[in-house]
Amino acid sequence: METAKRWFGKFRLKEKPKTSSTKKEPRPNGKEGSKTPLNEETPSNATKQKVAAAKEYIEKHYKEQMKSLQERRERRNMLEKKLADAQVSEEEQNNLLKYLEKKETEYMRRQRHKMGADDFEPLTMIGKGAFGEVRICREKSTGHVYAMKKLKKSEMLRRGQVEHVKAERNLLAEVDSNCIVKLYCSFQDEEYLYLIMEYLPGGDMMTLLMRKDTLTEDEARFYVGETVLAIESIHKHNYIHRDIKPDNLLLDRNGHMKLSDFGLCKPLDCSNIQEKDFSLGNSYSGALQSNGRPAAPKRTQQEQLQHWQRNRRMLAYSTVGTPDYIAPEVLLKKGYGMECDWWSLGAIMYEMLVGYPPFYSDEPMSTCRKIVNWRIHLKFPEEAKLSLEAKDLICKLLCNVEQRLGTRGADEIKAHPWFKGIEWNKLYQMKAAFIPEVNDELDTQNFEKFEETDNQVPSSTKSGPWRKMLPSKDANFMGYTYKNFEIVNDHEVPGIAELKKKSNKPKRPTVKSLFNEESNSTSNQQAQGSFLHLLPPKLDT
Ligand SMILES: Nc1ncnc2c1ncn2[C@@H]1O[C@H](COP(=O)(O)OP(=O)(O)OP(=O)(O)O)[C@@H](O)[C@H]1O
Repeated sequence: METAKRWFGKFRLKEKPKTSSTKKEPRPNGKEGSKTPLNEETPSNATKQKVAAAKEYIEKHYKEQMKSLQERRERRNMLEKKLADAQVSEEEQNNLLKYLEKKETEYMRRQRHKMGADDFEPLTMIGKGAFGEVRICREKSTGHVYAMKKLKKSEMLRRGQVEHVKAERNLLAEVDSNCIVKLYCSFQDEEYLYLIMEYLPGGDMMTLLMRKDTLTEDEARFYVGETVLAIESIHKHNYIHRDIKPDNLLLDRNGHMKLSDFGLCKPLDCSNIQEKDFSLGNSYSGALQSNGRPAAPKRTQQEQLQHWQRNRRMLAYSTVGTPDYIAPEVLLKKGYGMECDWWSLGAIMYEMLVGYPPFYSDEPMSTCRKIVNWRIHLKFPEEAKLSLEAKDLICKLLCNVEQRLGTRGADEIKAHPWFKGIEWNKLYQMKAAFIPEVNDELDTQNFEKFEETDNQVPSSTKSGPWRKMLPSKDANFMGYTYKNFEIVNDHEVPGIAELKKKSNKPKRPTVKSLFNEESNSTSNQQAQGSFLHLLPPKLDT
């Protein structure tokens, strides 16, 4: 209750000074006034907003407290179940349970610590978007390396992206999957929102595609397959990405792919274009565009590829982004569902095999027109040698929503003949199509180099102990703060070294089967030689 009072304090309504006018005066007819004038009883809009914000804050906080208790219980149950199945000695069981409790205590301590940008040392910039930047950073207290995404609040507000940014934080916190970039924590200060994520040093698919020009069908099958699993995992949680593109497909140290950048989609505003405009001949093989300009000359596959590559990065960093992978129903703002992500998959698959996306044009607006008019613009260049199955799958993804594969679930796509023989549940354990070169934890060779300008380096004026007193939260971004259990690392848990030693006995064969089936080879290796791998690997959901 005390805490509730404190929260209410944050949103305390301004009390009106009592004036004689608020007193109930007898009415002229002698009856006591039963009604006060409307403007004295009805709270102002600002007050209503504050009340609503306070309500949202309190409800969210309680919900999170309950969720966190529930998760703690689940972690304990999961461990107990695993221990029971593993036939581990009683002493070992006790050690592991003690370990979990210690980790929980450390996690709770971490929860109480208000995190801020000055808990991290900012290092090399690895990405730049319309709303901010991404750079690797080192947590000062632990030395761990993460990727820090920093988004400018004012820019998010100006572009009406507040709901999107909340959706991104919610999805990352909620969906716990191998195919989704892991979020460790999120916080804010008065100017920025921050997401602290796992650093995926393999670079992004855009960079890989620019280096390789085209992929073989086997290589493409691996990445398209992993993208299918990633899309499926977010759809299972009822999220739609809407903006899946190679820049948002990141590669981990082993070359496996993870989906990132949720919610910050920037569809081109095509609302001023009528559907009839799209039906006018404006292809570069046609005579004139609808805007009267001469159509671009017809290019060979090689010429088109070079043209695309010259423009690609510029498009990626432009404020509107590239529309090349956006589904027609999203562009037309007709109302759309999860199927739009399967369209994007089709466009990415086309690019992997042909070298550039299917509706690429010199002007983004012209690309939009081609997408909406896909029936006449979807063509495979003669020079590109695609198997019949590959063409068939692309055509079944780049089509009307009703006919689109995936509309009735990811299994429809998985069952397509192009994927014949793929072992879906082993894909993330397989050797990747390309293993990125990564020399150490700070290696950024798989990313483009970004020039640092003075205002890009995070300022230290907002750091220091006094930052806790700054008004870091505002109603627009309430509830943004989050911490994942996995932010707690073994060596931070007091007394863990001793417990580890105790449970560092040689592994019994029975225990082997208890490795978390989903975890990748790296985490398996880390767990070798101890029973610690029995601990719940994931915190949330
Ligand atoms: N966790 C990560 N690990 C490694 N690189 C990352 C990570 N997150 C982002 N990046 C890099 O930063 C780039 C931009 O990231 P992201 O797309 O999330 O930012 P954004 O500001 O939302 O960009 P956009 O304008 O595309 O929406 C990515 O293409 C990728 O190269």
